[in-house]
Amino acid sequence: MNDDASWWRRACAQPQNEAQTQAQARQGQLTKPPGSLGRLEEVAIRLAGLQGTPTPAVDRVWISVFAADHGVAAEGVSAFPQAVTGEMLRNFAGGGAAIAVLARALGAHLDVVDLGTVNDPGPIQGVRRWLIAPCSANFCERAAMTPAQLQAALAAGADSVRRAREHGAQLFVGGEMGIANTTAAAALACALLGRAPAELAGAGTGLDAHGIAHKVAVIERALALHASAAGPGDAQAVAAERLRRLGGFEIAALTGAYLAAAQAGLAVLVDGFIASVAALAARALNPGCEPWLLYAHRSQERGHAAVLDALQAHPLLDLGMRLGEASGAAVAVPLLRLSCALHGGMATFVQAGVSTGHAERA
Ligand SMILES: Cc1cc2ncn([C@H]3O[C@H](COP(=O)(O)O)[C@@H](O)[C@H]3O)c2cc1C
Ligand SMILES: O=C(O)c1cccnc1
Repeated sequence: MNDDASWWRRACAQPQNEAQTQAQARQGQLTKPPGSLGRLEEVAIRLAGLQGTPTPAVDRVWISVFAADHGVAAEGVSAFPQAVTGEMLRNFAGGGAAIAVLARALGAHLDVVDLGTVNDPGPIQGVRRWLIAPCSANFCERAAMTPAQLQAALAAGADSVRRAREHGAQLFVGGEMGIANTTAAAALACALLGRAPAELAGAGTGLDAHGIAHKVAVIERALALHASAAGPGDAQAVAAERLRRLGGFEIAALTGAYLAAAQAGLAVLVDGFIASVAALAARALNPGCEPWLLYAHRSQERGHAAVLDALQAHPLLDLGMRLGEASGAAVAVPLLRLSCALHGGMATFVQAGVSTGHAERA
């Protein structure tokens, strides 16, 4: 599967309009003023189209967390040492990481994928090894990935989606772990959106104003180095080249996962800043994936609001979170479940013998 190098260009599935229309009609018949459940109505209707059923559900949730190290960490752009990426792998598998706790609380399947870390902890039970290299290259000096590494990272994401589907997942959630990846995500978003680094670079794990100014300067250098090297080809090829030069293994794996999910017709819930930049890349690589991406939350990372605006995304939550790992998406899963429970479980006006409003009679 996905042997050819441009599998990600293949057509995405189409949401089922009929199921969505039926769900919309059902919402109008439930015992409440029309629209009174706000965004919860919208979510259930949207999921109906994506799952091809008038009564959607998100009981089976699959969470893939992709971990990888970044060469640009050498520029001193994170408040934490690079060793943390490898150390966190054990914490994911051991159940102590935030996403491990959340996955347990949700009864979700947690899939941890090690794409390569400098501080390699070796094989760990519960961590799948899809080793590409210990680290991406420092994109202030050269492209972050070779073409083969980009392919391997995209394929890692597609492979997780294949497993999610075998598992019968109704929702795919992607997360990331990689020290310095807010720098990579900001650089990639700048290149894709034509924005200035000062607009999109933020504190990440906790840089102060001086640290953020340095991070901005690092991204400016990287953008200058890669500006004239967009590569040949159409808009999709240019976007893929930007991802290769400025992304990282876990960002590309998320991009590959979103595209494979959209091709397979599996709904996706997008997490925070880094995941949203991967979604931006996915949409640039194959715009047909857009209907399959739902947005969970607005992270506190400085650039997230601008990236969400560019995606025309209206995330469900704004809790001041800034962790990544898929944590913001996991926190939004109960809302999706409740919206489906209301949609499927509420009585209609006819069933409950409740009078409809004047608007319905007119
Ligand atoms: C202990 C720890 C756990 C984390 N889990 C996610 N991140 C988050 O922080 C990192 C990005 O921030 P920056 O670009 O500033 O390095 C990523 O690994 C992201 O997933 C973590 C960071 C730390 C320190
Ligand atoms: O929003 C995120 O995904 C995020 C923000 C800061 C650090 N790590 C992740």
